[in-house]
Amino acid sequence: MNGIFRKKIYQKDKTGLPRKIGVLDLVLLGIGGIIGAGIFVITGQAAALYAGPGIVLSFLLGAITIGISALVYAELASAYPVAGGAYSYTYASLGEIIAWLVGWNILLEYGIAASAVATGWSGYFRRFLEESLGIHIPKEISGSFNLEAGTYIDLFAFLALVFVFILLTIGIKESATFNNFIVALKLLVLIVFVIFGLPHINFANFSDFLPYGWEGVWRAAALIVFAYLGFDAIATVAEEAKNPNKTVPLGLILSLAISTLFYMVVSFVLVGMVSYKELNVPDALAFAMYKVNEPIIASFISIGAVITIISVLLVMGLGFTRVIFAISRDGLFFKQFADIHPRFKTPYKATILGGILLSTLAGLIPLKILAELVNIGTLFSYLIVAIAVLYLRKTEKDYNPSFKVPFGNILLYINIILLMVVMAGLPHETWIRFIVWCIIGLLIYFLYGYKNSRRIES
Ligand SMILES: NC(=[NH2+])NCCC[C@H](N)C(=O)O
Repeated sequence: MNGIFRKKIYQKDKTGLPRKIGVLDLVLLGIGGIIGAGIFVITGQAAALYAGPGIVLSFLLGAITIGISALVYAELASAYPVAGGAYSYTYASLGEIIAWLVGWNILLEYGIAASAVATGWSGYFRRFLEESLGIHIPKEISGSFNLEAGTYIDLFAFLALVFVFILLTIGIKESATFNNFIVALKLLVLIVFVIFGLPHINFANFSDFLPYGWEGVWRAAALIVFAYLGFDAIATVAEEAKNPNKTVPLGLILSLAISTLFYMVVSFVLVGMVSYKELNVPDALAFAMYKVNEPIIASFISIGAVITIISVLLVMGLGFTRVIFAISRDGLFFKQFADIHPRFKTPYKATILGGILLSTLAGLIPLKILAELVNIGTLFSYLIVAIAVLYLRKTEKDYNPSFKVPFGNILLYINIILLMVVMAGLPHETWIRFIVWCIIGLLIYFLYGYKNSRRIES
């Protein structure tokens, strides 16, 4: 039975994927996965319902919790620059069964995040088509499968994912280039928001700074933590990065740092422009601009948000395929899914599988069910990865990463405690689904992975 804790020893320079992406691509892929529905959709609601203007402090708290996780990822990425991210780090440290559980949960998380964001995106897109262009979308194709409501498929959510996965099949460089454009637009949207919002800040809006007290700040932090997740996906593409020992850690840290800066400033401007009481709307940034009589800027922000959320789909989809690839290469899942396309040089079978699964999921399942499942898988992997670093530092003599979490003896423990507190605040149903998913995963592991693992040979 102790085979379940067998470890993988990584050989350097053995890779089937071409190294095509550089540090700028990585930073922008990170930002592409981080900045999305969180800042555009959740910020306003979290301010209105939980934190008030103190939302700025919630963002700070989220930044501390998740910021340490980014450092942890950077340390492990510098030690193990291989595909698969947290899954692979765990395989090298805590052993196969834990690695499988981490990989299994990350798959669900990336899959659900991509599908949920696609459904949310589709809602915005339909509204845009109807309100701005007057194009009416038939009801049958405008919602998840629900006979009573008369909807069969959310066609735009489905198509958005099909598009993203075609791009991912064609090539990593092509995907990164597309993402670079989207992220540039995304940052422009936020900069425009700040520039046009600043003059409208009314300091009276800050007078009641913590209307719901510190507890509200904390509850809002648990909610907006979602906005920070996503940088971990770039750890999964390490085998396609040039000089990964250096570029991947840099990409992880810079993408989160830049996003954090934007979040702090944007949330400050937002609650300065309008009273938090009015912000319980799904498009708070555009709404605030309407409120201060800047309708053109408001439209620009709405359209920008719609376009730029696509990058979250792309990066989550990318992470999904690379985790399947790594797991299959290790023999824990069907080996065919590690095949690389002769011309495109992408793990195309894993990508096609991901495309079929996620577009169907997004087309047929309602957003609410999807969104409730999210966060826990990623937070779980952040937690395990922090434990893995502590373990490696204590037990492995040869463990010598080129980057180390500074003040690790304090920060790692703070990270673990904060993550557990945030996880404890997640809804009950999320926990039940998490446990059910883990049990299904363990069954698959014992019925398939345990017997087929390539580690058996070593
Ligand atoms: N692993 C995840 N849960 N990723 C979801 C990322 C969501 C992204 N931060 C956003 O605000 O849209």
